[in-house]
Amino acid sequence: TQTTRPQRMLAAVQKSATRGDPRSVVKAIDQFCRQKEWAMNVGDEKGCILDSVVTEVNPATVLELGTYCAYSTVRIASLLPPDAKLITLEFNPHNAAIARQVIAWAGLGDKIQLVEGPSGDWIPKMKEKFGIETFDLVFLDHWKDRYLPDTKLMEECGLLRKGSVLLADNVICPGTPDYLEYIRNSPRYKSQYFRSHLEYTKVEDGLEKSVFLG
Ligand SMILES: CCCNc1ncnc2c1ncn2[C@@H]1O[C@H](/C=C/CNC(=O)c2cc(-c3ccc(F)cc3)cc(O)c2O)[C@@H](O)[C@H]1O
Ligand SMILES: [Mg+2]
Repeated sequence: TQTTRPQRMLAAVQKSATRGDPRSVVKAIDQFCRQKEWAMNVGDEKGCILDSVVTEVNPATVLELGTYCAYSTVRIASLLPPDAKLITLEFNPHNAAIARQVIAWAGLGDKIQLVEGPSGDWIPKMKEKFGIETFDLVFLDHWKDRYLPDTKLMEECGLLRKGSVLLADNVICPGTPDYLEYIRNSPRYKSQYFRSHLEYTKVEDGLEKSVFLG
């Protein structure tokens, strides 16, 4: 029977990456996507920008919206301080199942909590279910028309504090026009665009980094 792309990506990780070595997992996925099949991971070029923001913020709490196959999940978690926690939301059960195995292969199970379900249901439950007061860093990489509603929901739920950083993938391609318009014109955020390329291509894309001002 036919395998899925996430299944083939996991097979590439299990074939080429070293168990317990997160950066080798990242490298194996990038190699698979460059040499075999394109996939919608943030990728190695935008991944370097992601790395620099994670290192700068040095977050104790991270929320990722849209796990997919956990490429960015593993990339972020590999840079976190010892007691930091990353919660990643994924509502497609098949993708979640693959992502769990990628996270396990990287040996990051104690830093990463993958929660299965839609962001809209889980964002309001972060405090009661996970004891999270606020997030130091949020990585938005799920359906592009959900960036804005989920950002407003995080504001309403008090999950952002003065200095919290939102980092949004794909603000050019596929694009998140309503989110960009809101975040760049809101007096409550200080935004910065990091120009790059769509993963594994020469097409323009970029990350928008926005600091919540409280
Ligand atoms: C209820 C929907 C909103 N809430 C959600 N809550 C939890 N998980 C959610 C989710 N939305 C989507 N997801 C999951 O995130 C993932 C979706 C990511 C969407 N990403 C893209 O569409 C995307 C697409 C491209 C892309 C760019 C150019 C192109 F020609 C084709 C594709 C590039 C990217 O970097 C992308 O991130 C899936 O695993 C999905 O199941
Ligand atoms: Mg993306």
